[in-house]
Amino acid sequence: MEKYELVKDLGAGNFGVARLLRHKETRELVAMKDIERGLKVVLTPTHLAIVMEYTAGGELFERICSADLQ
Ligand SMILES: Nc1ncnc2c1ncn2[C@@H]1O[C@H](COP(=O)(O)OP(=O)(O)OP(=O)(O)O)[C@@H](O)[C@H]1O
Repeated sequence: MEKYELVKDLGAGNFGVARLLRHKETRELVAMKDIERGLKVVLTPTHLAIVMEYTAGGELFERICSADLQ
């Protein structure tokens, strides 16, 4: 984290906040999300996993498309 400097806050979502940061050496701009770990985040040696509510019923995109055709 010390490699980056804050440029500005981008916004907040359901899981955390997004910020615009600049790499201090390369000057590259990146977006970084801070996600509160709480009880719903599991860290493995290779992955960060988020536990969330299961929503049955298929893909939202398919529901929007089939509603469009009716
Ligand atoms: N890579 C990005 N580049 C630019 N702006 C971003 C980026 N990621 C997030 N943002 C901004 O930050 C806001 C919050 O993003 P975040 O991904 O946390 O939540 P979301 O996508 O809006 O909602 P949700 O939490 O439901 O996924 C977004 O609405 C967007 O304005």
